Amino acid sequence: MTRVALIAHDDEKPEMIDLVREYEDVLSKFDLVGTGTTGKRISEETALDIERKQSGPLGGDTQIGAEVADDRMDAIVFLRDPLTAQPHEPDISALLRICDVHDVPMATTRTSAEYVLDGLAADGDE
Ligand SMILES: O=C(CO)COP(=O)(O)O
Repeated sequence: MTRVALIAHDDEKPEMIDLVREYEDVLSKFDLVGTGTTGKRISEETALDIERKQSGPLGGDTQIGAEVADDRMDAIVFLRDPLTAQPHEPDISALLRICDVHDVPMATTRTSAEYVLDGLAADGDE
């Protein structure tokens, strides 16, 4: 099953919820995992099942990166806040890097996320 991680920084959580609602049908066919607070909000505010890792600052990005390194992840939607410094910036950089290493698509904006999710949905229809 296609496994997708959903991660959003605080300023981007409303955008993530909006995106997830728009793509709820597509996402319901995937195995979803999220960082702690993002996952909590998605499970509370949509009908989707989502496995929750630690919150980002407590290691959630790192846990998701470990799945990428294990070739368990098909794509990541990571709506980052480009205007706010994060205490766990090294973990975020490591996640970007390991996605590059394993050629796992990571979308970091709403529009790129829509392209990635549309692409995954089209792959599933083949
Ligand atoms: O900080 C994050 C990603 O770097 C997101 O973590 P939360 O979903 O727990 O807010």
